[in-house]
Amino acid sequence: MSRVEVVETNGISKPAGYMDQAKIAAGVRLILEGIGEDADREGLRGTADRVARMYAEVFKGLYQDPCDYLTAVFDEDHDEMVVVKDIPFYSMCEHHLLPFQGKAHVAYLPSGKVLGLSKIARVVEAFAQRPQVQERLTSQIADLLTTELDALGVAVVMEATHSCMTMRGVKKPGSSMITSAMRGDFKTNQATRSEFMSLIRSGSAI
Ligand SMILES: Nc1nc2c(ncn2[C@@H]2O[C@H](COP(=O)(O)OP(=O)(O)OP(=O)(O)O)[C@@H](O)[C@H]2O)c(=O)[nH]1
Ligand SMILES: [Zn+2]
Repeated sequence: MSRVEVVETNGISKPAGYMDQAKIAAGVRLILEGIGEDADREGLRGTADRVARMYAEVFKGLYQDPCDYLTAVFDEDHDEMVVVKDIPFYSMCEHHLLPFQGKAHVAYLPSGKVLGLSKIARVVEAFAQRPQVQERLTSQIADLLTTELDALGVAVVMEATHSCMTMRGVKKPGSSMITSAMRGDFKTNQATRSEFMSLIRSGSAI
């Protein structure tokens, strides 16, 4: 992944920081007209621009390079599992542009390097704030941490509810999706994987 200037997302390269809010606003106007609304009536007058600002916010991960958050890496002898669980995240389903939201649980087995705690949550956020499917989101986090930390193993489990399944379509409120991505020891060693799963299932230890 590029660290400067050009961000590549799902095979598309764009200059960093580029977001055409005028185009988004024009699109929102068309949607309002398409549903038979008057985009210029008082209540909707600012909506196109407001939605454009909102999309710039919820998709800002398209212009973030998650590698930039992996600068706070410290040399440490600690070689046992590090788990960060219950990281809340919001993302947007790329099929319907509706939110899906839930919690991410991330673990890694350090090999001499540990990462600043908050940076794991920042990586989750940078990948989440893009048009996504949950499986790819889960893998992207696991693959980046595996590569950048030289970790002996990385595990990511994400559980989320998808608005496209709850508020429309099949309409199944209460349903959730769980995805996992296991790399290194977490994939090959059943005991490591079980330890991680029991840690994320357990209640608070403090
Ligand atoms: N695997 C996966 N599927 C997703 C995700 N988000 C949404 N989907 C699914 O993407 C599919 C898109 O299917 P389509 O048949 O093209 O869309 P649709 O006609 O709106 O389908 P329904 O949702 O069944 O009404 C749906 O089954 C969604 O549930 C995701 O993160 N992962
Ligand atoms: Zn969807």
